[in-house]
Amino acid sequence: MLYDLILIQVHLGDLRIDSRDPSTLILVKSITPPYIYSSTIIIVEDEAGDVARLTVCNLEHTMIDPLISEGDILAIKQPCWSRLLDGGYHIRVDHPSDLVQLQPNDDLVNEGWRISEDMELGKDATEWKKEGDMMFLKKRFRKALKCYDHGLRYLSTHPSSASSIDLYRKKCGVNIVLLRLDAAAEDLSLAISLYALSNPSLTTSPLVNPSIIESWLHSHSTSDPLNISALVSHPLRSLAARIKFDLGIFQTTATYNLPLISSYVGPLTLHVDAATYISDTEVRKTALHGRGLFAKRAFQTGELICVEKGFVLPGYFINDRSSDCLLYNLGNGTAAPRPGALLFKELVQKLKWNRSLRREFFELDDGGYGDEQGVGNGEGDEDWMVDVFRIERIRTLNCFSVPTRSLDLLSPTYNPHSNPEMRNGFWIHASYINHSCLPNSVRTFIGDVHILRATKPIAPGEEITHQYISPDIDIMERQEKFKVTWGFECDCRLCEIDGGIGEEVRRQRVLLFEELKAAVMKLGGQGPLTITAVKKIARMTGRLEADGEKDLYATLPRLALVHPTLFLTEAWRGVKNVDKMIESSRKLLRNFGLLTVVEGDRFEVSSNAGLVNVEAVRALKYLAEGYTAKGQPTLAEKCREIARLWFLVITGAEVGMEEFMKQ
Ligand SMILES: C[S@@+](CC[C@H](N)C(=O)[O-])C[C@H]1O[C@@H](n2cnc3c(N)ncnc32)[C@H](O)[C@@H]1O
Repeated sequence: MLYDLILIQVHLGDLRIDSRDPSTLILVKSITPPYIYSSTIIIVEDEAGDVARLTVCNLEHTMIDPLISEGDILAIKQPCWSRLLDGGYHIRVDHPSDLVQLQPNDDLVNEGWRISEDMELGKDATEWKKEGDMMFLKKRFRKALKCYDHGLRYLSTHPSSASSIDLYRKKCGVNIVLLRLDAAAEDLSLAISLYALSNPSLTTSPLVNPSIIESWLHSHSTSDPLNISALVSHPLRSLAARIKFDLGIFQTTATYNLPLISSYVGPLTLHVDAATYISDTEVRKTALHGRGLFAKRAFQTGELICVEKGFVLPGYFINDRSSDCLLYNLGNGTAAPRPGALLFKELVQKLKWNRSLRREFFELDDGGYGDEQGVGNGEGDEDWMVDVFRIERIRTLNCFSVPTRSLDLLSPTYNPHSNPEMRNGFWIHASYINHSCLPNSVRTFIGDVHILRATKPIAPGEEITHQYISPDIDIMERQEKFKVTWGFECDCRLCEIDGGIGEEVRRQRVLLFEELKAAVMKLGGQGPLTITAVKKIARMTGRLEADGEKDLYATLPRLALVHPTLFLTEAWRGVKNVDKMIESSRKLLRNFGLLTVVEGDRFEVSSNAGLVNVEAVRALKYLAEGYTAKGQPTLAEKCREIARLWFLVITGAEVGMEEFMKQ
């Protein structure tokens, strides 16, 4: 914190170009209203009367609710001149932790700038509250906070418990809106303790002690040892529940009413009051992939491994132009529209205002940035510097691209290329999960709740993996994607086998696959399928199946065959050839590494490479249809049973399964 450091105060005339001295500080006063775009630009003067242009980046401001206003007194750490593209110079603040807004009566502020505050205009607490409420309604949240503060200051000389409780409650509400949860917890603790002190039956209760309440609000526990739910007024206990959910409540069981949660969620209601369940998983070091997530107990296929409420999930859509946001490149001074920019901005805001949340965030993988920059790790929660470049590195390596509900991705009208309803969001515990092309879990989302289920049985102590992206057919292409986005090369069993295949075989595979794809696409534009056309595709697929290296893939997925077999399965279904549809559905499962055995009335998955997905559920649905048509209801029911379990895995909750099975 600025105040804790011994810094030398300098003036505008002392600053150097592009060279920062970490031991310096400058005090300036803004002398114009701010101009707000992606950043805030404002003209400031120092105590000597020299003026400069100040650009403050990475702040949570809006045009109607600016963070800096005319007349504000600002302390800026390690200031320097930066060149502008037009040839001029400005002082640019990148890290929010380098900027502190001072109160006019702060010790650091010189006599000349110590202005008499609005307080002296003669308003009382009721009037300040009224003005604060008006500002709140106009969404000028920061101004509302100031008004409530003035009201509280008035009350320090004109005490009234009822008015103080009310103003702390109001401040708490505004701080929640501004994501300042630590401050909200402090306000609420003061409100509750004043409430207890003014209530004769509570004066001996621990509720009179604000620090006990504050530590409970930060405790993440589901218990209520202070009996707040029974002893405190409704408005105060609702705020307590709000803060606890926003700071994160952890439960130790996997009990959730997911259909109910799912029913709440929609594009405008993403944030769900759900507790987090992570107690049966733990973060540990892996042999080769940094840290990873490990099972603390056994999980069966379909079981919940962990459930986590989002750290940050802004409401915008990735492909929605009206949600565009610019991300500045400080290296070359350019700005470009970036879908992750709003997530970045909210992360900065949350970390700037909530010291209690910094440690868990900054401990995440930053791709070596901390070590390279020598910024290291903080000792306590207090010490983590809000370094925006580090936040951005952590964001790119750990964020998720998410639908409103994973179920929505199965809608017949969903188009991955045109559907804009995907967002970037951030989940901390889930960020420790490493990638495998042969994963043992699938992640899904219902609003801001991340749900991880097992795709196959997991033993205690086993590492939990999921697919960051579904693997490309060609090993070179998929390794390239892992390298570019996350900086690693996958060494799973599939990549090992694919990587060992000779260049020529790989080339032939891709050629054949492309040829098949072109033939299938051509057929798509030619009206109803004929049996001759389907047979032609089946012959071409047969050539790909006969790949000389196929034995190596005994229980592994054969990704190049997935799309052709999916086409054939649906084509045989289209021409009502039940036997061929059954054969092709089983082949489709096999090509995902999901081997099945059928003996009499027995249908079993005999080997599971972990690649449970929507096409696999569809294959089971077709099998159920086929066995029903052939008068084999036991086999059909078994297929439906597995389909239901896998549907749960790929959507998170059982909602929508009956409709899907009917499609
Ligand atoms: C979301 S983090 C996963 C947790 C990370 N291992 C850690 O120590 O914090 C993503 C990073 O983990 C590593 N990683 C994930 N999957 C991997 C894999 N299959 N092989 C090697 N490294 C992997 C990469 O460094 C990647 O950038």
